[in-house]
Formats: sequence, structure tokens, C-alpha cells
Amino acid sequence: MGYVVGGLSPLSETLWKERTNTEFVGDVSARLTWKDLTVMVTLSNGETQKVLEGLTGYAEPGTFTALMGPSGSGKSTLLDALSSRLAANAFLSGSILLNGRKTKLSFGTAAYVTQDDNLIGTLTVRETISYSARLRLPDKMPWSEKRALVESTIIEMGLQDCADTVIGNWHLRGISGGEKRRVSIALEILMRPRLLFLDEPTSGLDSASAFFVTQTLRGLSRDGRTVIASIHQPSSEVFELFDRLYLLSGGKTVYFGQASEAYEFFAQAGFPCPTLRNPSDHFLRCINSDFDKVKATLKGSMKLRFEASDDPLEKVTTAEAIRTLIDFYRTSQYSYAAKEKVEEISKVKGTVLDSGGSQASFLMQAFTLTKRSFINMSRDFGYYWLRLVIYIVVTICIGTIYLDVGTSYNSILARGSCASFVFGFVTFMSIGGFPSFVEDMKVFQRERLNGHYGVTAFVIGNTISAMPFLILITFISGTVCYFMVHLHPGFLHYLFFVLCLYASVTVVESLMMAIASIIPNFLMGIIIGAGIQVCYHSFIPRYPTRVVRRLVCVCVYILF
Ligand SMILES: Nc1ncnc2c1ncn2[C@@H]1O[C@H](COP(=O)(O)OP(=O)(O)OP(=O)(O)O)[C@@H](O)[C@H]1O
Repeated sequence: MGYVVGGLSPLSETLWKERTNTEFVGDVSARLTWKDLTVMVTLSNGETQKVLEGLTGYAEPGTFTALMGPSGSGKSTLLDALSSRLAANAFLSGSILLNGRKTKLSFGTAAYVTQDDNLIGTLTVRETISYSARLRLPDKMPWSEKRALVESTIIEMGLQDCADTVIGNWHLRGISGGEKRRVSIALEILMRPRLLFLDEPTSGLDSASAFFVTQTLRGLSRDGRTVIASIHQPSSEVFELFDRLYLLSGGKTVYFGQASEAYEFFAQAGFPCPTLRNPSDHFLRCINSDFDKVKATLKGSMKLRFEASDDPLEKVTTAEAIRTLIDFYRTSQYSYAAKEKVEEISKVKGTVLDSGGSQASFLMQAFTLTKRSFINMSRDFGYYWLRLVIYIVVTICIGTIYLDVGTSYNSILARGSCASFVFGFVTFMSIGGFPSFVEDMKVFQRERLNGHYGVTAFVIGNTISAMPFLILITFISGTVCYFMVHLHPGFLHYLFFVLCLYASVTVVESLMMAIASIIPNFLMGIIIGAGIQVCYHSFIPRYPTRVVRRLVCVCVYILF
């Protein structure tokens, strides 16, 4: 099979060659087509709902395609379908071809920028991009080249001014929302992907930031990439930057074609854009059925004003307008042209694209993740430092209750209850780390889905980086308690006591991390974590024998 390269920068070519080790003979651009695409979802009550219905379209290299439509029209679902990220309850029919071949885009083949900016708040912009470069670029590539790539990406996304500012979290004031969006995009374009999906990259940004982001995306497409983005409510300046427009309403195609011809299409369909109105506002106004509900609530002069308007749109309900537009599109030259083009592109069997994902070795990934996670834990006051302070205060309090109880037979019960208090409090407090675990999991999910690294590297990185903090926490609180209470003297007794505390805290930390991966919601996770711990503390120590208790501990440890 001939792999082909064309229009790539020298760096991109190096990356591709590293990966495929195959002779390049031309063009590695991504031509994506979708035909009769239908997505059904199964709802929780067992019913099925058609989210997308018979969509046909294409995206070519060097173009920027914008998906537009009212909320709930299926933009994100179309992006998910095209990038093979549909939810488990969604079923797809129809064909999606990449360079004329049926391809399930594996993790990392195409870059996908999600709606949420899941970034590590304690790292600076430069650090964030540098760690990402270490995680994904080949080990053999010299650091000077990696740094050059990081710096060029920072410049490309206009992040020079905030390159050394932290991203920001609950206690660190960081970069703005627009800059966060640009960092998210920078992370995905670092590997120079040929196909780029973006889910609402301009949402929540002011007009200047939205324009800058869109302009950058257009620039990326001009570099031979295929860019598809869903855009919510573009300004007229932003709209002018789109090459192609895919308008959706209720999961159906309202219009697909050149963005500049949409104006004409609406006029032909009987809904011309009034003068002095932003065309994109007009298109979305025509296809947003929620306006019917809004109009129904209008009263008095407002209602009369709408009825007196010359705008043909005010003479019909939006539902009727949508029906008219969909029917008009189906039989229009735009639809035939799109179908013809899809057929034409589908026939050309091009390169099998599989350039994405990480090219770094497993060891490099595990090492980088360990370092990144350690830096995050040490900078985030809420991760371990706050807990350390609370642990010290709690153990001092317990120490004062059982101060100097000694090691006589009379004080056996006191020592036992003291140990229960210390182990109970210290392990229970691990719940305090849950919010940070949830943030970690969000970053992990994003990076894993984009093929940056796998589960094993993440688990190793997280476990090793947490170890020094857990050792510090348990040794300090264990030492305070041991010496205040005057437990059995001797270094081995002391070590045993502290190591038991360390093992218990590690088990609970792992448990909370496992819960964070299944239930990424603060409140639910804390309730479930606390519930499991209460059962563990109250049920397990009382009934089974010591051997069973230890077995349960070992199983929980292995499991989590
Ligand atoms: N996995 C799913 N399970 C159930 N319903 C779903 C699923 N995916 C999408 N939907 C439904 O399909 C419709 C379209 O959702 P989608 O997120 O694609 O819309 P959207 O146009 O991106 O909206 P927004 O602009 O608000 O993000 C919504 O009504 C949504 O509830």
C-alpha cells in the first residue's frame, strides 16, 4: 500500500515517517464523506429517538466546515458520529468514509476538541503544551525540536502573552476563557493532525476571542487540514470565515453547501435575510422551533408588532418554515451537488490515515505523567496540603484525648479505641481529595480519548506521584499520635503503626480514585465513597475473623 504525503511541513513529515516507516508518495490529506447518516438513541424508558436523519455531506482538506443549528439540533451528535465517539446507547446507520475507505477512527486518528476545557489548573500554558509534547512526540526527537514545536504552537494560537500564566483553578486566578479554549486547541494541533473536529470552540467567548479562534481554525485548514467545527451563534465577521456551512434542525439537513451561498438559498426558499440582519442570526431564527413557543407567549403591542412585520418568517410558524426549508433543500441543486461530490470523493481510495495517537514510548509516558501529576499535587493546595494540615490538627486532638495512656494492661481498651479513631479519621479524610481526583479524571478522559496515552501509564503515574505525599501525611500524623499517646516503644512498633496507617490511606485513596472514574460527580461520589467506607469500618471489623479481614483488605487493595 502506498502511503502518500503532500503539503506537509518538514516537521509533520518527520512525525509521519516516524510512525509509519513507509515510503511517502503524495498526499495525506483527509477527505471525509458521510452518506444517509442516521443516529438512533435508546432512552432510559426503553424508547428510541432519531437524533440524526439521513444526513449527507463531505469535508475536504483546506476547508473549514461549520455545523450550525439551534440547541439540540444534533451538531454534537454529528461530530461524535463522524469521529467514532458516539455514546453506547447510540446506533449509527449509513456510511462514513475517510479517503474513500470505511474507517473507524481509532483513538487519536483525528483530533477532537471537546466543549469543556479539561486542563490542569496548576500548570502554566507553556508547561501544559510541553508535557503534552513529551507525552506524544517520539522519544528520539531531540528536546530542542520538541521545544521549537511547542513554541511555534504557542505562537500559532496567539498564546505568547499568557504562556507563563497558570491555567487557573478554584484558588489560582488564571488565564481567560478564550485563552483556555485556545490552549485546548493548541494541545490537539500539536501533532499536526490532518483531521480536526471541534465542538463549539467559540462558545462563551467574547466577539474578539471568537473571531480570533475562528480565524486560527481557518488558518489551520489553509495548511491542508480538514477542519469541522460546530458553532453556536457566530457574529457576521465569524460567519464570513466559514468555507462550508452545514445547517441542522431537529437532526435533519436544512442546508449544506458554500457558506457564502446560504444567503441565496434562504432567499430562494422564500425566507430572504432582511437587510441589516446578521445572516447567521437569520438562518438560526428560521430554523429554531423554540421561537414558536416564544411567540405564543407574546402579548399586546409586542404581538401586534410581529404580526405587522413584512418579514415572511412572521407569517408562518417556525415549524412550517423548517419543513419548507428541508423540503426545498432536498430537491435543490445544493443537495444534488453535495450528493454528486460525495460520490466523487468516495470513489477515490486515498491514504489510510492513522497518524494520530502518541509516538512516545510507554516509559516516557509513565515518567512524564508521574512528573506532571507530582507537580500538580504539590502546587494544588487542596490536593494534599490542606489535608495534611487537617490530619495534623485531628491527630493532635486525638493525642490530647489519649495523652500518655501508656502500655499497661489497664490501657488496652484506650489504645484500641485510639487506634480506631486515628485509622477511622485519617482514612475517612481521604474523601477530601475527591474533587481533585474528579478533575484528574476529566483530564485523563480527554487525553485517553484523543490517544495521548493509555490507562496503565496513567495509573502508574498517579500512584507513584501520590506516594511521597501519602507517606508524608501518614508519617507526620502517625508520629504525632504515636508519641503523644506513648504507644508501644521501639522503632519496629512505630514503623508498623505508621505503615499500617499508610496502607489504609492508600486503599481509601485508590477506592476514591476508582469511584471518581465511575461517578465523576462531586456530591454522588462523596456520598458513595463515604457509604462504602462506613460499611467497611462498621461491618467488616466486627464480624469476620482477622484472617478474613486481612483478605478483604488485600482484595480491596488489588481491586482499586
Ligand atoms: N446518547 C444520547 N442519549 C439520549 N439522547 C441523546 C444522546 N445523544 C444525543 N441525544 C439527544 O439528541 C439531541 C441532539 O443532541 P446534541 O447534543 O447533538 O445537540 P446539539 O445541537 O449539539 O445541542 P447543543 O448546541 O445544545 O450542544 C438532544 O435532544 C439530545 O438530548
